[in-house]
Amino acid sequence: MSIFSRLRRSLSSPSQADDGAGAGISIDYALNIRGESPAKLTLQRVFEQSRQVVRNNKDATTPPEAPARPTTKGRPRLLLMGQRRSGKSSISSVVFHKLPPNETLFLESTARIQKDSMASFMDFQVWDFPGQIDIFENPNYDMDAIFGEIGALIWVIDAQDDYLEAVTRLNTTILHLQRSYPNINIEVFIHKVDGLSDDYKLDIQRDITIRIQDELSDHGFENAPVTFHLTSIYNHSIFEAFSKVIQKLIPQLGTLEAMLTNLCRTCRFEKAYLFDVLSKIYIATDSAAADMASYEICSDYIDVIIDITEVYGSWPRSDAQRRRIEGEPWNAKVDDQVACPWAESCMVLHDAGRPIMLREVDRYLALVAIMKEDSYDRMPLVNMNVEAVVQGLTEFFDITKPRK
Ligand SMILES: Nc1nc2c(ncn2[C@@H]2O[C@H](COP(=O)(O)OP(=O)(O)OP(=O)(O)O)[C@@H](O)[C@H]2O)c(=O)[nH]1
Repeated sequence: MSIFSRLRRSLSSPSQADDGAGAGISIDYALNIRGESPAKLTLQRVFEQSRQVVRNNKDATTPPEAPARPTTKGRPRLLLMGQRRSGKSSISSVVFHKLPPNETLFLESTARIQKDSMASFMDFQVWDFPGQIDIFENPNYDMDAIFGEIGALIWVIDAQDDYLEAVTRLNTTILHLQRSYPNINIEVFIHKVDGLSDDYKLDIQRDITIRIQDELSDHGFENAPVTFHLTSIYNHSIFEAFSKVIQKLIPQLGTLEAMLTNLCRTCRFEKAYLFDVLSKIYIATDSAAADMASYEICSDYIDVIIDITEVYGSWPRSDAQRRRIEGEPWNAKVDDQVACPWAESCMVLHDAGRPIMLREVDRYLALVAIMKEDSYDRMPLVNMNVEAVVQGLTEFFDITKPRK
């Protein structure tokens, strides 16, 4: 059963948790990734080294209350905080539960912390905090339990409302965290920017950035890990922002990017994305400049494939069909004729004549690439390279998965 047929089931029942261009280059590339390749050995070595460094730092220099880096163990946690009605639950519902954006109008206010476990390529958790509670004011909250395994704190600010109070609370939060949990990434979502002019969006972003940086430097924190994103649930910006947040939590992201960059060069792809299919967050892309349009089309393509799979289900071939495909002139087993035994799809875009291809990697991940105009003629070569990269990606996630 393909990932896409399993997907709708997992979406409808989110778990709640308590706690070069030539053939020669292509073939070399494929051979390098298969077997006990130097690439695999290097990745293993580099990964073990960095784990060792993290362990040593923790033992020797890190103060006791500082958390382990999220990449070392446990499930990274994304904490959604901000003022009431700023859009936290809407973000979580749209990105992780596929709620249509206009249905967020009917969401009720969150009364207690909502914890969602995401069975995804790296099993992270999303905690949605009620806007009205200030955890630093309330002694009942166990800070270590909240921030101990954290991946990132996402602070949502409603850009269509008066944001001064939100910025003041955010400043207080950052100062608390800088003192006790300095490793936590703070991601500020300047949210609901749909309907605002480009100039106005940038003005708001500049104003909020200055207010936060001024406050931080007044307290002696010059290099706090604070990043700003302009977001809205009514377009792809929220997925793009989450992609950036998640990418910071992936160990050895550079290796993944290098694999995709190599694939693009070898197969002459314009752009390649590795998607988490459930959320449509991209967890890595090649080194070419990212543009929203290519992300949007790849992400919409995933939706198309999901919808088609939903309507038609999986595609069991009858014996007669199988015999016909495997007979003359091919004389090969059908499994050897297709690059992938699960979902596989390729579509040619009419406007630019550029095919898009999609290939499953495992239960959660799919590789989606935009090809150049002439690349459709070389599909066998492309398939072979994609297969090699998929195998490399599988090994990557096997090596880097969290261990106790
Ligand atoms: N225009 C616009 N409205 C949004 C966006 N995101 C959320 N909203 C709306 O904002 C309102 C509040 O959203 P919620 O997700 O309930 O806000 P919350 O932060 O979870 O609120 P509390 O649970 O009270 O803390 C809803 O009516 C949403 O439809 C956005 O990107 N653009």
